[in-house]
Amino acid sequence: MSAPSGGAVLPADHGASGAAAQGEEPILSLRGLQRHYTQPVDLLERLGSLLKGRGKPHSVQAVAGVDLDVMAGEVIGIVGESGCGKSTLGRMITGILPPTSGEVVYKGRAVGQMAGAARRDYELGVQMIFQDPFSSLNPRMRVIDIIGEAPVVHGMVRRGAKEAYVAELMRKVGLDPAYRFRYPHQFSGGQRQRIGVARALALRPALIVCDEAVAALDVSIQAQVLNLFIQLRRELGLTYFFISHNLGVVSHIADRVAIMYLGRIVEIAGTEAIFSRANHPYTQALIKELPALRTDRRQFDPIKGELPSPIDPPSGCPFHPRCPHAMDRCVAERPLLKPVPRRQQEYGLLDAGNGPHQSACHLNDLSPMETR
Ligand SMILES: Nc1ncnc2c1ncn2[C@@H]1O[C@H](COP(=O)(O)OP(=O)(O)OP(=O)(O)O)[C@@H](O)[C@H]1O
Repeated sequence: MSAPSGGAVLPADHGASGAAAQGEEPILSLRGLQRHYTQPVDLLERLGSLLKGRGKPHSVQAVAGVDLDVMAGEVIGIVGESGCGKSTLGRMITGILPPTSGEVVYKGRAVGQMAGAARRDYELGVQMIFQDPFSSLNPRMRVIDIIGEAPVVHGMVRRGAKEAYVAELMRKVGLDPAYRFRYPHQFSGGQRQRIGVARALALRPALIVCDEAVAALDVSIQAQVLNLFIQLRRELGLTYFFISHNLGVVSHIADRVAIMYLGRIVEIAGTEAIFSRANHPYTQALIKELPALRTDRRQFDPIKGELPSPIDPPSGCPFHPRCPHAMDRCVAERPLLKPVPRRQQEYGLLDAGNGPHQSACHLNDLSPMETR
């Protein structure tokens, strides 16, 4: 795994929540979630298509149908190549972006139908931490206001108690409260990301969407910030929706991993199962690409080709043009996300407690004699 070097990362507390096993209600459910963007055609295309009578705007299927339950206290990792729809999914969860269709359900209630106290509980309860700790912080605001103003405005903290509240949060995320009157540019990248974490925590969230939250940091700082996330999860019982293109980073923190490809989840399982028994050829290729697992550099076998355009996705299985095992059926029919056959879970029901191991691959329908 591509463990961020330069600092030991605490081991992931895989399955620590155990919530899935206890049969509790999910804190978050995504139901058939889709988001399409309309992209205007450019001038050249429009001129060319005038002759052909076409020229309609492109529809980009950024998220093409995601169903997922996230249990309270769970860390779910969302992994996939750039452009597969991870950020769009994260932004729909936080309500920044409305879905084209489908529903985000928070604590059992559909977000689209929420009003009053329920809406407020959702808006405060689901926070986001962004990739770029510099551009996500207002450069003209002091840290005390970046962290402390929103809780005052929302009536969670009295104005007179703001300074002490901010100081406590700064300590919690490993920042010296003496720096509370400084501006973001006076901090390093890792410190700025800690300010972003404190700002999110200030609203006492239950769920935090971390969108590439360590990707912009130096590798050694990545490890420190990952450790902070792990520690805060233990202390506060937080639920994380942890988005990253880096399976190695996710392995350190996630209880479960969902692999996304062209707007859909193609495999989901407990983190240990993803690494030891990856089922989908795309997941297998992602794992092979992890630097720490490549003992012999000559064996490096990058995934062939590029992510196809979500404007015109391939027929059938969206991974078929790049898949070394593609069959005729893969070109014609999109495989559904289904439980991985028991014969492939060789060691019995190892995934109990982390939800079932599911994969969207036609190879799973082949008889044992026919399998790859
Ligand atoms: N506002 C937008 N208008 C049109 N297309 C968009 C818009 N935002 C995203 N897209 C497209 O939607 C698809 C999914 O983008 P998204 O940013 O969600 O993917 P991602 O996996 O998070 O990628 P990255 O890690 O590069 O951000 C991409 O093809 C992207 O070009």
